[in-house]
Parts: sequence; C-alpha cells; structure tokens
Amino acid sequence: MAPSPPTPSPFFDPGTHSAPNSLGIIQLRRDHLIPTVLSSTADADYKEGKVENTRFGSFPHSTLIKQPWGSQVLASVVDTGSRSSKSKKRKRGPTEEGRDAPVPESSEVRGDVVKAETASSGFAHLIPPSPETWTLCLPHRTQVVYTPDYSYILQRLRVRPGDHIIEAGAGSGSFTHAAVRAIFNGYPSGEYQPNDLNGTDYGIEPDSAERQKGFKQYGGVYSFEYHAPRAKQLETEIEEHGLSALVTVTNRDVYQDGFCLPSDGRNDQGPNANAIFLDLPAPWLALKHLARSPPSAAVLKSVTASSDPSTPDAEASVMPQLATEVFRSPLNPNKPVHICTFSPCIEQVTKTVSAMRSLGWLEIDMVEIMSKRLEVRRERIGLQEEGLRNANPNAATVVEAVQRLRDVEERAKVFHGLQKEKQEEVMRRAEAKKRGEQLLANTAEGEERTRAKFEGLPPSKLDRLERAKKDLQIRELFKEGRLVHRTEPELKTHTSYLVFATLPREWNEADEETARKRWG
Ligand SMILES: C[S@@+](CC[C@H](N)C(=O)[O-])C[C@H]1O[C@@H](n2cnc3c(N)ncnc32)[C@H](O)[C@@H]1O
Repeated sequence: MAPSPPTPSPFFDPGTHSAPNSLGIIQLRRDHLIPTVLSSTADADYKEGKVENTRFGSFPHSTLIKQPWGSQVLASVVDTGSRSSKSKKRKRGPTEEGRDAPVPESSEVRGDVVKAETASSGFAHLIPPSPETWTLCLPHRTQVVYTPDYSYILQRLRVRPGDHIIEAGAGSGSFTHAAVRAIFNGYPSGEYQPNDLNGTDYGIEPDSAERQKGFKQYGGVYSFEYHAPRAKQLETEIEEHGLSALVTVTNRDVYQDGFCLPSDGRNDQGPNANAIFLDLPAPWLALKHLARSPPSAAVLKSVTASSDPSTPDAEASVMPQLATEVFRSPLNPNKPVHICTFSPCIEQVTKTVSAMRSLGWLEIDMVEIMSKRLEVRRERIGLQEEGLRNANPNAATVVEAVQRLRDVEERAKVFHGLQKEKQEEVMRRAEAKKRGEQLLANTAEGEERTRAKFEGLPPSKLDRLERAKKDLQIRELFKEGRLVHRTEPELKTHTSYLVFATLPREWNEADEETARKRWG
C-alpha cells in the first residue's frame, strides 16, 4: 500500500498560495496551459534557477513560488541565448591536448539563485491544478476524455465520495484525475479528512455490523491499462500528484484477465466497485468480467462472438477466472452498479448494448454529447469606438449615423470648394507664365485661408481618433456595452457515444425477509 502524503494532493486542496515542489499551472491563454512542478533550487541552465520559457516570455520559478493562486505574473529578463545548457555545450574551448574543455561550473550550479529582473512586456497567470486544467495540459499518450464528457459521465454514474470506480483503459489519465476527485473522502491512512465529509459511510449496508462499528469506506479508483509504458507513466504522474493512496494502476488486458485484484492488504475486497467506465476499443469483450455471478456458457458465447476480424473471439470457456468454482466478482455486492462505455462509432454501441442485455444490465441508454462553448463578453457598438480594439465602430443608432453623414458632407463641401480654388489658382499661374508675368508664391497665406475654412466644422478622422485615445484614459471599458453570450463560431463535433446501464444488486429470499422486517 502506497504511503499517504502528509499534505493533501493539490488536486483536492491546493491551499491559497503556490508552494515549492508542488504542481502549478502557467496559463498563457484560455486553452494554452503549461504544467510544471515548482522548484526553488538552483538550476544548471539559468542563474535565476529553473525557468519556463514561453512565447509570452520567460518565467523563473522563483517568481511563481509563494504567489496567491490566480496571480498575474510578469515575465522576466532571462538570457536564454548564452546561459542555456545547449549554448554552454557549444561554448567549449580547446585545451592543450586539442580536445574540448568543459566550461567551469557557474554560480547557479553551486546553489545561488539570482533574483530575476522584470521584463518590459509579457505576463501569464498562475493557476492551481485541477482535473479540468490537467486535462488541458497533460502529456497526451492517447486520445483523452474531455471535461464536458467526464463531468456528465460521473454524474450519470452517480459517483460520490467514498465510491469505488473501475476505469479501463486509463490511457493518459484524464478521466482518472476527475474520478479521483469525485470519490475522495479522505486518505485511507486517516491523515487528511476533508471537513465536510467526515464520517460518510457510503457503500456500507444499512444496519451492517461495519456501519454500527462506525466503519468508513474510503473512495478508490481502479485503473487498468493494457499498454505497459502508458500504465507506468500514469503511475508516476499519480505518485507525483499525491494520489497514489487512492488510485491503483494495473497493467493488464482486461478482455482476457478481468478486473479482480490480488489480495495485497490494500485490495482485500477486489475493486468492490459500484461505478465503471470503459474507454476501450471493444468494451463488449470486457463485460463478461463485470458480472455478479459467472455467466453461463451460452451467454459467454454470445457476448464474446465478434464480427470484427481484428478483434479475436475470446474463448470464454477456457478463461479460468470465469469458471464457476473460482469466479470472483469485482462489483460491490450491496449496491447497484452503474456503467458507462465510451465508443466512437455506432457499430460498437450495438455490440455493447447486445452484450449488456445478455448479461442482465438494465436501463440501457445511449447519449451523444455535442458540447458547445458559450462566449460571454461585452459588446461595444458606436462611433465613439472608432479606432479602438474589440469593439464595433459603426453607428449604434440612426441618429448617430445621420449625424456622421451630415458631418462628412459638410467637410466634403468645404474640401471640394478648396480643391476648385486650388485648380483655378494653378490655371491662373500657368496663364500668367505664358504671358511672361512673374507671380509670387503665397503658400503661407493659402494655408491660413484653408485653416480658416475648416474652423468650426465637425472634426476630421484624425482628430476623432486622437480624441478616442484620450477618452480611453477615463472610460471604464469593462462595464461598458451590452453583456452578450454567443456560441463560438466553430462547432465542436461528435466525440463519442456514451452507453449507460445499471446492474441491480442481487436479491434473494433472505434479503427480502430483512427488508420486510426493516420496512414493514
Ligand atoms: C482512448 S484511450 C483512454 C483514454 C483515457 N480514458 C483518458 O481519459 O485519458 C484507450 C486506452 O485503452 C487501452 N486499452 C486498449 N485495449 C485494452 C485492454 N484490453 N485492456 C486494457 N486497456 C486497453 C489503450 O492502450 C488506450 O490507452
């Protein structure tokens, strides 16, 4: 059993400020996030310690640590050219033997972190890790389940603190992080108890001896992944995120070997799951292992038959773990079990639904999630917006439009009059030249006359832009305009079909009798 962390995972309780050696997320844009474990120690590459170099500037970790979450952090001046490790390698000089000599160890390698100098531009926001932010920045090893899907799935599976959830395949761990937050009701070692969840005993039979003894079932996620490097990587991430006491990652082919875990002190009861999420290429092949009692030979034959030549027909009868004498169910015997399968095409859905029917699953239901993002913003329209960003500078009303037309016409009239005068003047001068007369240039007088003609007229475009810029200093743009919400122009299309079903708990004469006694 993995030891519980002394402090809760930042995914459950990130505290108010960022701390060294814990995960922080640098948000450059809404959809551009960079995860990093914050480090306060010296770094071989930079004098400022560990640095995140982004397209919006460089962010030494010393400027990110002990900041309130959500802070805007300004970029720093970091010499990424001469100080980076790559350039150091290039900076080797020849020795007497004619070979390259390494550059002497610099102060940062010896342990001094130099205070970073703020850059003239560039900033980012520092935000705490959460399943949602992790989904947006995790290292992709497979396609992942996104927030709109997993939030819907977890509520349809009725996952609550203290529940046990089976997940296969675990892939990049996007769903795993959302699931572990949903089941969290404290660490099994009892070191950290969320205040509002103390004493919950979900999953325990009413009137059971365990309940009377005040036994509390702690939540758990049981993740299965077939691909060994992916399983290993997920295990490492789970450890780094302080979640290993709650998530059991198993490298296994679940079609073949099912979901029961060896008894190792931690998993005495197997997963004892009451919720299941299957994100597998052929979920119907895993369903035979998710039964309360061993399926009959006929059922096994029907649920493992496959028309897809790339999917081997599992020889159910030769799977030893499905033999009646040794069969162990990974399901919680005292609760109904809710399942969701995630499939990209309808053919997979059909096979899954027919296997579910054969195996006694009820309330089978399919949902397709078509998520759309709503953009909420302030819409500023009007001539006062001319030259400003993120606004519509057209006339907001007919009165405004007519007034602008009048202004333009008035200025145009004067302008055309002046043009005519200028042309006449040019012609007059040309004729005078022909006659051999000498005319004196009179530019200053001409300019003065032009200025006088425009005096009192509506402002020119240049004047208007200058005035708009000046007004900007006193305007409160954030509360101006109409608050509008629109769907984003690009439509996010189909991700997958979700099949939901429920397997009721087994019920026998004794249960009926107990219920009659209890409820009358
Ligand atoms: C689409 S990915 C799952 C993504 C994951 N749900 C997430 O949110 O990050 C599907 C995973 O199923 C795994 N897989 C495929 N067949 C499997 C099997 N028989 N047993 C266990 N895992 C399997 C694949 O290796 C792959 O990593």
